Amino acid sequence: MSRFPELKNDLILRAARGEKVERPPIWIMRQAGRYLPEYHEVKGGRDFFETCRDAEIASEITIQPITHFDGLIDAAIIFSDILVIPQAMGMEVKMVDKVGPQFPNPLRKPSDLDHLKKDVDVLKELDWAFKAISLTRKKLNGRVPLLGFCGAPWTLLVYMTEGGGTKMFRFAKEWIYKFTKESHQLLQQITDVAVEFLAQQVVAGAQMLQVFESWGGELGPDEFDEFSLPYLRQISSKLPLRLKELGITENVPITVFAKGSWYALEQLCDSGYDVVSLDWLFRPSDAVQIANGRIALQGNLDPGTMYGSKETISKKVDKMIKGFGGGKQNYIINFGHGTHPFMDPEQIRWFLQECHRIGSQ
Ligand SMILES: Cc1c2[nH]c(c1CCC(=O)O)Cc1[nH]c(c(CCC(=O)O)c1C)Cc1[nH]c(c(CCC(=O)O)c1C)Cc1[nH]c(c(C)c1CCC(=O)O)C2
Repeated sequence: MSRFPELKNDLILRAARGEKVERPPIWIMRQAGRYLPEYHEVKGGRDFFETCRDAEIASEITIQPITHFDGLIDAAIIFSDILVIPQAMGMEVKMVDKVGPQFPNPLRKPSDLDHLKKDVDVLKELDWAFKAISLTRKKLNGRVPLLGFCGAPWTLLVYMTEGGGTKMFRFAKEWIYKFTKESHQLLQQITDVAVEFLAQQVVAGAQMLQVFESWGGELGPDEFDEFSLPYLRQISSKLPLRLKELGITENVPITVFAKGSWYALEQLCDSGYDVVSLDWLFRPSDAVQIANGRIALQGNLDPGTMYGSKETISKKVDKMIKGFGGGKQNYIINFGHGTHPFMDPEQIRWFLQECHRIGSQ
């Protein structure tokens, strides 16, 4: 007997396992957040990370899009951030309004690695995240599965060395090209925390997982092979072993999203993930051909389509679903990246309705 309510909609789990489904499941990256007026109401003037750390508030925000678009979204994703791993490793991270994340003391030279915690006690450092997941899973009452997630090692190295968002990647590139050995050391430390964090999210109630390699496209193919892929592979191979140790026997699907790394699709299809999430630079039919049924694909509408007319959205949804082979197998609908704060929720509702209509045909 599970300690959680019975799941009423398992469409995304079936699609991730490669089963034939009645229509493609849908969720949207950053489906919770600033484009929803109710997000601002609940968040008020609170600090972003304070919001994540409050289980009641985080669970409410996580469920907001599920309620707002009642019955149209097939998964909830826990309201948190990829930067909680650097925090657990001992780094300070602030979320500055209209600027984004800022690290007051980024890692700028190899000796800065000494400031990181060595054996991170993930259960203790991120206990609030596990509480938020358990509470959200209960409050969801089985409406849809709850997704957990983490940042991929290379993407977190970028934030930890740059100290925030960047266009040049000056420091992150200095690390990999000049401090190569120490970069691998850092990537390994992050990987170890990521595996434990994902495993404990499952123990807490997460039913599917996603790893965000949002800065994948900043690496060329050779560097992706050296600084991203080996760590993504470690995560997918070590996670099931750790889950087994923790007494979890069911198979928990896991997705990898390597934004911009179009050249790596072939390898990503063979890297131990159940689902590969695509940005909008892919022609769906090309991706289907490369994947060749090995994994399920997720994506890949340009989020900017939401600024177009309803007719344009319908046309683009139709083309996308047909490009992915009709969507009745090996496909999960999503955007190619996250929502923007200025998007009109009514446009998103239209998008979701059209996905249901066209996906059911
Ligand atoms: C790179 C990355 C981050 N965070 C995340 C990624 C990977 C996905 C991607 O590529 O976009 C992942 C993330 N961040 C957030 C979620 C929650 C769940 C959801 O998607 O609905 C998830 C899955 C909430 C958030 N994370 C953040 C917000 C906005 C903060 C606010 O409300 O003040 C939200 C809702 C802040 C954040 N967090 C991050 C940045 C760069 C920023 C600032 C930029 C921005 O404002 O969009 C790092």
